[in-house]
Amino acid sequence: MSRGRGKSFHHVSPGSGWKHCIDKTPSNCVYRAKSPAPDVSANSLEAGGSNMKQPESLDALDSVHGNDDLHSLSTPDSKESHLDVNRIQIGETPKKEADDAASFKLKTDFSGKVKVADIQEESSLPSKANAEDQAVSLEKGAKNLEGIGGFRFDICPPKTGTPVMLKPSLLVKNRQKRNEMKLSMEAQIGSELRSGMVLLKSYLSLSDQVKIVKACQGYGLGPGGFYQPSYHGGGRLHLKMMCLGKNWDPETSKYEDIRSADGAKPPNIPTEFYQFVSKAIQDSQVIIKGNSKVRNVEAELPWMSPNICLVNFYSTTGKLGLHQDKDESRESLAKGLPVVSFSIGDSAEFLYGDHRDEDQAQKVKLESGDVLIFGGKSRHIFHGVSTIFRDTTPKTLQEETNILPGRLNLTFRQY
Ligand SMILES: O=C(O)CCC(=O)C(=O)O
Ligand SMILES: [Fe+2]
Repeated sequence: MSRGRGKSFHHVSPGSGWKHCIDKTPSNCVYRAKSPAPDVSANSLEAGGSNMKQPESLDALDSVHGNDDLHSLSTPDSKESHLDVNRIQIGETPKKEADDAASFKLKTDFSGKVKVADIQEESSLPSKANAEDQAVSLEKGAKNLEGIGGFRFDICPPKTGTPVMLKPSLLVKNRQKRNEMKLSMEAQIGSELRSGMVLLKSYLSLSDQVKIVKACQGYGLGPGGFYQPSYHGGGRLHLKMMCLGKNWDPETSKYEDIRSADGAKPPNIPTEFYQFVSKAIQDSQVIIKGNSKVRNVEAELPWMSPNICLVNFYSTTGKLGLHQDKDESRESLAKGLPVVSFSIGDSAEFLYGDHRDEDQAQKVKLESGDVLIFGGKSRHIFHGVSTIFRDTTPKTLQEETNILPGRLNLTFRQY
């Protein structure tokens, strides 16, 4: 089976004329949360950003956060508590999950990382421009250090140089932050785009986005980290990739426990990521149930417990051709177990439809913090990313992580 992500990526070009645009929020199902998602993950992934040790850290994670932890999140009890349609509120976390989150420590140490400076020149440009330059030099670096051995890709390079641009005043910065907070509180809206496909706008809080970025930075620099993937036949994907849980090999379109290219074991999916995913599925099920007269919400959007996460980083010129995600197990596909996708950083134009045809595809803008879920009847949709919109990363996220221009995307699946 082939995911076929390479087959059409040349066809997907920014600006090509789509016939059906749904850039606006669809009105067939709109749901507003009563309150923003609480920050359930304090002291956990954050700790990963500041206190990492490799490689013990990843080993420690393996032993501490094995499957048992994960199963505990999908027990009927915890699942039931989320499925209570009377409690229509996005963002509540069962006590057990909150306890799990509190006990979780990502013991990884960034200090051992290979510095991007190894493959780039120092620059005294402002940090933003610096990051743009770096994205280019990393592309060049990829040519020299191509493949897996020796290639390191830092999505949040250290800030270098003295900014020459005037920094915004504290007043302006605070206003920006307030607006972002207001936006993320107001914009928590869930929409059912089609049967089995739900878009949760601004679902991940900015602080959770920061934690996810920092965790991905750490994993990305460690064993099994980001690399430049190619398809069978040599075409390169227009993005950097790494996998958590299991490795997906674009050359064979198969999953493997060890990345065959370099023998690296993909890092485990951190417990907090599971919590975000399970909450997103539960909230989506509530939306579906509340919106239509669906009796069996499980049939429309089944539950799943992910053991795979593909992490993509798109530069501002990155894209991904229309494809289906169909390399998961036959059982998983037959049941329509959903793919859960997190978008962080610059916004993207996401295409989807029933055919591998961009002219017929619908499009939706995915912004930082959005979560998109497609399962059930939508599990086999063709989908892809046509455009990354520059300079759309939330300011606070950029300031707190120094994430490169571009977009981080995590897709969770159950094999
Ligand atoms: O970046 C996205 O939004 C989609 C990624 C995707 O489709 C994939 O990794 O299979
Ligand atoms: Fe996909």
